[in-house]
Amino acid sequence: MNNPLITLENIDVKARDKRILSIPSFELQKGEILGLMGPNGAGKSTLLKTLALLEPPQAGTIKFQGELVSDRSSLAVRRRIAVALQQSLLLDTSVYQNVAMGLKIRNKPRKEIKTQVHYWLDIFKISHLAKKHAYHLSGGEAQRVNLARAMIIQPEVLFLDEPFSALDFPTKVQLLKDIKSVVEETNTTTVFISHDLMEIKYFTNTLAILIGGEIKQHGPTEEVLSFPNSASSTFIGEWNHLLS
Ligand SMILES: Nc1ncnc2c1ncn2[C@@H]1O[C@H](COP(=O)(O)OP(=O)(O)OP(=O)(O)O)[C@@H](O)[C@H]1O
Repeated sequence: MNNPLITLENIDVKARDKRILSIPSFELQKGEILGLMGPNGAGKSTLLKTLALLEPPQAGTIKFQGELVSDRSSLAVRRRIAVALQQSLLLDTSVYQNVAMGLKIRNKPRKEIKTQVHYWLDIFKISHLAKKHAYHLSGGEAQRVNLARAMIIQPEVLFLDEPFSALDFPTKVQLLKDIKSVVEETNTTTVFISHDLMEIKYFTNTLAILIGGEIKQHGPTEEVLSFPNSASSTFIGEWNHLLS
């Protein structure tokens, strides 16, 4: 079903006159769990920042639920978006306060904040860490706090830029299982950058291959991995060869 949440048209991003992203047209559908893969420097983080309205492109238009995003509407739309990065940029305070922050700045009532914080701490299995200082957490714990902070605002779309890449394998697997069930149960549209084929296969239902700032292929994850087109096979083909 065609139900685009974010639409890009004729997007160009340049840095110091070098073109780093060129997207003639792209649609992120509501409910899509999109993986972004591609070589280092392909423009994945730049595409994520463009979709998340963190960096305006030099050219092109972005629509959110069919409405053109302007300078004026951008802040309101950004409030409906959550971003979690590899480095979990937590605030210099307790886990509780970190998770509460998104609702505080949205002026939610204190009682609602308390209920919601406890709910999301429980979902991400970190209730026992509520009073702990955020700077005294392990990498896996910090990433759970990061995800609870992101999900508490009930984002329309969740952006994840390699959130698990620094975690050990069992921690990563557990966290992937938890975030997958949260995202599926809440039907949250998600964009997920990863270099890990296992993570992509397990978590995403669609996959876009980005090479040299261009989307070379975008479709159901299994289809893209099994039948890469000639452009994306330069990247995917290596994986398939390795795993065959
Ligand atoms: N602010 C900037 N100034 C100059 N060049 C930039 C800037 N931001 C990104 N680039 C360049 O744009 C290209 C794309 O970068 P980007 O971080 O989006 O790639 P990526 O696919 O996410 O890479 P990686 O897999 O290594 O994280 C790279 O060549 C990078 O050096």
